[in-house]
This record gives sequence, structure tokens and C-alpha cells, in this order.
Amino acid sequence: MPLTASQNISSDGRSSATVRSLLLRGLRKTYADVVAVDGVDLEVMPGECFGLLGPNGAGKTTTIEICEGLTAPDSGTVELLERNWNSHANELRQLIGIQLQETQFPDKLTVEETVLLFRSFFHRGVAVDEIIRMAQLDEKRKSRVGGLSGGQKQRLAMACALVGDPELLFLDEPTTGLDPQARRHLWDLVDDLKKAGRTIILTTHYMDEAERLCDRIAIMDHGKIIALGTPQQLIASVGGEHIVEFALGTDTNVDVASLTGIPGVQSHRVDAGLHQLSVSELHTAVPLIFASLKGQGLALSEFRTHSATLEDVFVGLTGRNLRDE
Ligand SMILES: Nc1ncnc2c1ncn2[C@@H]1O[C@H](COP(=O)(O)OP(=O)(O)OP(=O)(O)O)[C@@H](O)[C@H]1O
Repeated sequence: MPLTASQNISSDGRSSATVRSLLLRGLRKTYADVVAVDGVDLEVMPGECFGLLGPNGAGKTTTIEICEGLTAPDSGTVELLERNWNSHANELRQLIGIQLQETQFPDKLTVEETVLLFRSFFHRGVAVDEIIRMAQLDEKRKSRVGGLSGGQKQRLAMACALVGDPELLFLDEPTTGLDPQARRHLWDLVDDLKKAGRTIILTTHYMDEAERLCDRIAIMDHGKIIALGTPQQLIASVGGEHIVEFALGTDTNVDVASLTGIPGVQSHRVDAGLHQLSVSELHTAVPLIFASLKGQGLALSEFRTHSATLEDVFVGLTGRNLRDE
């Protein structure tokens, strides 16, 4: 692992003693009649892997692009590593790494030439050999970018984001379009960066990815942060660590009160005929749920349970599924 946490203030102003890696206050951005970011406040601490999770159009990319200095906000405060884009733009460019959702590299350059080009933008950084090895692109070193697969291009984008040895790394949907193996490889890379004490801010609409990688998560919807916490805190907010889902053979009325009155059943909702109960004591609640439905003369067509996930948090907050958006 070539990247190690910087411990001291060095000649280029790097310091691990930063109080906050990112500070957003009252951030707002409007496009024509769309409010893309609607009053976002956020603090990310050094060494955190922080996730912005939300459906398409929630405002994640706009927020992250404002942080990266690529989009100007209409109003609000943005501080990165205790600096801002108005007065410290050149310094900040040396300290952050950016992986955009889609990066267009010159097709005619080789992988090595591309990484060398990006390395030349930074006063200090990681050796090109090291970065190419980290991104598992050794075999493609002399290949032209135009001939790379989608996953290889994504890894090249990650290599270019890391070549300046950034203190703060932005990853915008880093695993979209990757096969499961490439996804896992990228997760390992993020784990290594976390171990090296780097701050990472990532957007994703994969709940498993957010749960696996992020120390804290902000769930965004319609430009606002609607929930913030560790994955465990967010999942605990559902009210029960298990979700029981069932459907009935025919379109029948259910006595909801008799279900929510069962010890351990925290809440009930129904969506497109699928009933969902959040449940804390699965082993005692499930027999009572069966008994209640039987007592009401209702026949089940489906019944399943799963551990509560971030998807359930989003559904509980908005009544919609993340994936439906
Ligand atoms: N350049 C733009 N011009 C007009 N509208 C925009 C522009 N960029 C974003 N928007 C709109 O702002 C809203 C937020 O978009 P944004 O891309 O930030 O969401 P997102 O959460 O990143 O979505 P996705 O997961 O699809 O990338 C959307 O309604 C989008 O259509």
C-alpha cells in the first residue's frame, strides 16, 4: 500500500491535523425550475468514508460537483480541508482526488501515458508504476485507452484520481457498470485508502456498497438530506431489525391493528399489495403474524423475511423504493 496517512505539516501545506475535511452550510443550487440542492448542511471528518445515497436526481452529483469546485452554488458555504475554492483553488487541486461519474480520456493515449499526464498535474504523488499496479492495469499498461473495457476505464479513472496521493477523495458512483469482481476489487481499494487514513466521499445508489464501505451516510432526496448517521444507526431507525413481507391471494382487507398489536411488530405499510412489517423479535412475532392472518381467514400467496437494509430506511422515510426511481 503506497499511500500512508500524512502525519505532519509538509512544505506543500498538507496536514493530518485538519479539523474537518468537508464543511457545507446552507448549500443551494437551482437549474431553471429544478432545485437540485436545497439547503444542505454537512460535516465530514478526516479519515471518514462518507456516503451520499439517494435515487436518481436526488442531487448527489450536483452536491459533489459543488464540493469539487466544478459547479458554483447559488448560495451557501463550502470548505474543504479548511480552505475554500475562492481563495485556495490551486492549493485544493493539489490536495483532492476526483473520480467523475464518467471520465473522457483521450483514446489515443496509452494507460501509462494517461497516468503520467495526470501525475504531471501534481507537485507530489504516487509513482506511476505503483498506481498502475494498484489499479490492476499492469497488463494494459501499453494499451490505448480507446481499447479498454468499461471496467478497465473505471479503474483508470480511479488511478488518475489517486495519482496525486490525495487527502480527500471524491468518488461519484465508482462501481456503476462494473462486474461483481471489479466491484469487489474497487471496494478493497477503498478499504486500503481508509486504512491509510484518507477521507473519502462517495455517491452511490447501491445500498450494499454504502453499507459495506461507509462509516456514515447521508440519504438525499429532492435536494435535501433526509437522514444522516452510521449504517447501523440508520437501519436501527426503521424500528425493527427485520422486515416481514407478505401478500395475500386475493385483494382483501387486513385488520392492520391486530398485526401492529403483536409484540415486536413496530410498523406496517402496504405497497402494491405487498404488506411490510418491521419486526424486532422475529422468532416470536412470526408465529403470531401467521395466527393473526389465519384468524382473519386470510390466505397467503407470499411470505418472506429479510434483515432491514438501507433500502428499508429509504422506503420508511419516503414511501418509495430507491431502485424504482
Ligand atoms: N446541468 C444541469 N442542467 C439542468 N438540470 C440539471 C443539471 N444537472 C442536474 N440537473 C437536475 O438536478 C437534479 C439533481 O441531479 P443530480 O445529477 O445532482 O442528481 P443525482 O442524485 O446525482 O442523480 P444520479 O444518481 O442520476 O446521478 C435532477 O433533477 C437533474 O435533472
